[in-house]
Amino acid sequence: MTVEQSGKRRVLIIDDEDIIRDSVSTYLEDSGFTVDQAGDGEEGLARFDAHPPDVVLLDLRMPRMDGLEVLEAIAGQLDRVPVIVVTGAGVLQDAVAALRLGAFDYVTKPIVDMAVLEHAVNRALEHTRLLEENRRHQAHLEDEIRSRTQDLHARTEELLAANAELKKEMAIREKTAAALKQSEARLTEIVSIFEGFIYTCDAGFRLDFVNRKLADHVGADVAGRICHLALYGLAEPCPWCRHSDVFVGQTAHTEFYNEKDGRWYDAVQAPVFGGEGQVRNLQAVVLDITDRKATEDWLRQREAQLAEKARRLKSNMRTASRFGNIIGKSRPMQTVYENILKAAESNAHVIIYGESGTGKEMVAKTIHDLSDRGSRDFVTVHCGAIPDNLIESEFFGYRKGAFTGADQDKSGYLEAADGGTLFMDEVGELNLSMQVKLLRAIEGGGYTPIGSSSVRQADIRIVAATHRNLRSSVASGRFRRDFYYRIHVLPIHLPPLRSRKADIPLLVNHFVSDFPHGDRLPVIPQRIIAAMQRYDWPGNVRELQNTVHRYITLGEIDFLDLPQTSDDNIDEAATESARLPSIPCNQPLSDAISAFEKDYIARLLKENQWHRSRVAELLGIDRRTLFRKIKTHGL
Ligand SMILES: Nc1ncnc2c1ncn2[C@@H]1O[C@H](COP(=O)(O)OP(=O)(O)OP(=O)(O)O)[C@@H](O)[C@H]1O
Repeated sequence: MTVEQSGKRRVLIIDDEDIIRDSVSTYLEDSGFTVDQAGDGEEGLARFDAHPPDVVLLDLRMPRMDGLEVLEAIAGQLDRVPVIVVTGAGVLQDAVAALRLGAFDYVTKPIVDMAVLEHAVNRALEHTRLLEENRRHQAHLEDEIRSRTQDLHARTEELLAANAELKKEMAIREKTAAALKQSEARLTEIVSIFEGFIYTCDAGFRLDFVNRKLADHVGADVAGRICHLALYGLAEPCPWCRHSDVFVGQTAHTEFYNEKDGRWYDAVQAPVFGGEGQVRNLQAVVLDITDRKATEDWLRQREAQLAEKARRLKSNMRTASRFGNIIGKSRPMQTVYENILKAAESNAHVIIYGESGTGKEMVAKTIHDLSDRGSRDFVTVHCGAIPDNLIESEFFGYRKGAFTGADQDKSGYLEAADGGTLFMDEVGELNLSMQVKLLRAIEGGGYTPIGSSSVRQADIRIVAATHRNLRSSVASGRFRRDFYYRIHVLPIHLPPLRSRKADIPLLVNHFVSDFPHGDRLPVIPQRIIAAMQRYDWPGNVRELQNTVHRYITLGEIDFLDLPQTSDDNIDEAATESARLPSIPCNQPLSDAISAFEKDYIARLLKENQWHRSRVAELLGIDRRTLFRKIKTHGL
């Protein structure tokens, strides 16, 4: 069993005299101590380190290393291991030096009474115990103080933070209270000057609040009374009231007529929620809309009158023999007029079918003029005359630098026709890829000018025209089905002139009077008109118009079956010029060439029954170029 385990106190005796060591040892062991011995200072230090004692008995005078040197060596541990020096009675100054170095006590040799020594040892041990206890208490106290100080700091910080929070909250509350007061004041002011009625009532229809205007209107303070009775003089809830909807949390909007005062009202009834989300009250804001109703009625009537007037005006354009500038009284033309009126009243896309020269562009322009878009632009595109490589830039426009030669921005047909009408003549000639792009543009997908990265929108109405049977073009894959259905909303068919020959005299008169003339209106002999009615007019009205103008200016006509009579003002020269184009000899070469070209193309068209592909082939030019020339020369 070790000393620590036995609980015995260990005493280290350092003395060079064996006899003293042994006698003290024996005594102390008998008194219950464990004793260690060392014969000099050096051995003493070694044993001190090997078996740390509880108390040291130290002789001062020893060989090699004396007691004072030992004291100096263990000076740092003297508060835990007390040292009692044993010294001769004659050298008390040694004892004083030892006490200065930190020895706890001293006893003098010879040790006469071992009990004195034991007493000194016990006192030293007690002193160390007390010191130790003191140290422990102090450490405990310091710990306690440290932890309480920390607590205190934490609490103080918490308090400071809470205080700051409280201050903030108080500031917000003060601000909110001020704002609330202000908005309450404003609300009260609004409610007091509000021109409508405001009231609230509970689930049992009992009025809780009525504004001044309403109290004035009913002539009494009706708060606390049943609303339908007090406000509308009804025994049952008002038929328009949405009380039950409001009390399940819904807001209701109603217009109603109040028989009691003969006025129209607009009411908004909404729930007022209580603290727990339940509907506490119904609040109603009721506005007198009698004047507004009257204005609406007046506007409706006015609109109907205006629409009627517009209808009449449009129909007035139509007489038995014409519709605006469109001449014709035949049955097929009457149908055309009906369709023009329908198309003008709608915003749907239109397709006009008819042979060349039947008046498709005229009809398109008339539809545009009579439609709501009439004040905006009517943009004509001759689809057959635009080369494929230019078609996209013509329709969509381009940005400066988009390609060589694009030295400035240019808008396309779509931009020009935005808000107006895009007349697509010869739509059957449009290539498939352009059909896709146009379809996207008119269906709201927009279009992108060449060289631009932004998509543009255009509000466009398409009025298309064609001499082709588009349905067969769809069947043969030359025309897209989706694009066809998009534009084939309102189809209008223009009859060829040969199927309405009764209109020829009217048309001839129209073209004669329309042609610049002096005081005397040229007269076309009856036999010529009769001959004209026998002819088939493959170039339709355009051909007739050209023929009439040619007759008036040149006195020539090229119907082979025309009998010659005396009322005829065709002269010999004119007969000659029927074979050769009559070109005045006082003009520049370019004009003369242009006149020749016009005449030559007109003749070929006539001879080939206006079959333009055949004429283009005969002329050795492509169809697009021929289309362009026909347009340029107004053929
Ligand atoms: N019913 C008509 N009344 C008066 N003039 C007409 C009539 N129909 C056509 N015209 C005249 O005939 C000419 C050709 O008309 P328009 O250009 O409208 O025909 P189109 O069918 O569009 O021809 P194209 O298919 O070759 O483009 C125009 O000068 C036009 O004024």
